[in-house]
Amino acid sequence: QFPRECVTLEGLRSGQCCPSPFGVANDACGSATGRGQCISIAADASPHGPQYPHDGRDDRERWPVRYFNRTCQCNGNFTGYDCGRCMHGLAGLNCDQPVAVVRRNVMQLSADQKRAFVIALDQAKRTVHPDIVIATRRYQDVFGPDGNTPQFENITIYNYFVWTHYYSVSKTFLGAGQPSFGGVDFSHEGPGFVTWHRFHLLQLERDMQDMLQDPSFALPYWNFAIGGSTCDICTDDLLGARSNLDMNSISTNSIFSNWRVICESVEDYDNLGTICNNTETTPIRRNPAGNVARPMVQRLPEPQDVADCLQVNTFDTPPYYSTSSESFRNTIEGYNAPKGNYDPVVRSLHNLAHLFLNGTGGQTHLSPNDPIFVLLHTFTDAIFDEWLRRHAPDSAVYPSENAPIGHNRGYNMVPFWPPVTNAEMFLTAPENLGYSYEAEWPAAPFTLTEIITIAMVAALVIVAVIFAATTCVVRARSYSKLEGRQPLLGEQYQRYDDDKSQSVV
Ligand SMILES: O=C(O)c1cc2cc(O)c(O)cc2[nH]1
Repeated sequence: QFPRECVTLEGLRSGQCCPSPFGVANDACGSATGRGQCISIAADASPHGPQYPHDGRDDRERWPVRYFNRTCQCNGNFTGYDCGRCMHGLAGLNCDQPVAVVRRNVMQLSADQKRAFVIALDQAKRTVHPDIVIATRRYQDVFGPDGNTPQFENITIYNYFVWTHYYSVSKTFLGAGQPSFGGVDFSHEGPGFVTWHRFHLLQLERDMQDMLQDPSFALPYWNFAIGGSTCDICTDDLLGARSNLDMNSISTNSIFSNWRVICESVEDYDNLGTICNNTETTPIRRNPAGNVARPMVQRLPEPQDVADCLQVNTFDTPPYYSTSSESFRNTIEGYNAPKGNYDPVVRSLHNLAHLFLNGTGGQTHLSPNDPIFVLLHTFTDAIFDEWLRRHAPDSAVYPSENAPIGHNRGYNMVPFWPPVTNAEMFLTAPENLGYSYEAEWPAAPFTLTEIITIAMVAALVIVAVIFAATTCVVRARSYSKLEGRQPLLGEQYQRYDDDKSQSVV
């Protein structure tokens, strides 16, 4: 959540996090070389929806100002917490060399590419994040028992990906002995679902690019809309087959059988007001299509579900929540039926894919511990990107107020650093965010305007054809009449000739 350089006593007390990319004095955000400058953070002050009634009690409100109120603003193609790196899809000393970052269907990768991806994920699980550390206490305790010991910890790159998701969905602690408040979620059940998860993936992709020293590294996707009850990516060359010994475990032939989850002790966090840390506990649990108590989640979404949800025109609808009907966001998230109608018993698309996994990947506070999460969400993001391409929405269709807390357009997404708003992720990826998808989508049906235009052109063509045909028939008839009279004329000419010959004589 915060750069290691910033969580010193001095950094925390100053509220400023503006390091130099070159570690030199008087160079906040690389200002000496024009990379960026240190500015005040604008935190969203618009009203949030009624779901959260505990204003003032949660560190995540008006993120990130409880911790820091000054950050780097980078110029041109520079980005990062100190303006020391290039925007996605760019490389080079001046960040002016384009690099293609293409997310592909994981099933269509070569055997070598699959192996490289699995090894890269495993490396990310074991590599300490080079820049970022996590708070292990809420802000009121973050200076430690003596008031001088900041409570932050190292975390690995992949575990940081898991931790950010956990932190965004965790309950609001209201005090010892009081039940924590669970009606809050900074990354689900609101318009920010698509933008938050988009940035979440971008951050992992960037961290892995840096780890691999390969700016073209791209996360692949899992097309989960294949219907049926088979997890096609659950094989040992990809995300791990089912164990022969335990229905709920991953085969020991898969590297992922060695992975241990973090953030499992939710009761402790909620009752004691602690925060998940990098401590790994039990193996990943997964039993695809195995939830016998809920037959509706034993099948994956159908291909037609994707086609249907892409046709839902409105991005989101009041109350911008998991009860919103005719909302593209609530449909791709999976609280609506694929055609967009809200039904409380329905689970479709993204939610259905999670629940299908039936284990670690089906519980919001734990789900990214199962690496299938990455591929499930890249596909969800690919659908979001296709929707943006087809509908070309104005930024104003994203609600600026009254969305659930964390989900307004101008809100800085929790707990990312440097601050990034939902609005910044509400743009087509290839043109604005430096990556693209290699994917085929069902053809877009015609819009009403297109249907009217086509009908008018077709009507004009039919009229023209009828006119031409009628003209031809009329002309043909008059020719045939003329032809019918030919002998008479012939006779006339004959007679005239005859007359002439007679007169000469
Ligand atoms: O019950 C649901 O609809 C559900 C479960 C689940 C797990 C998860 O990690 C998500 O991100 C969403 C989600 N929805």
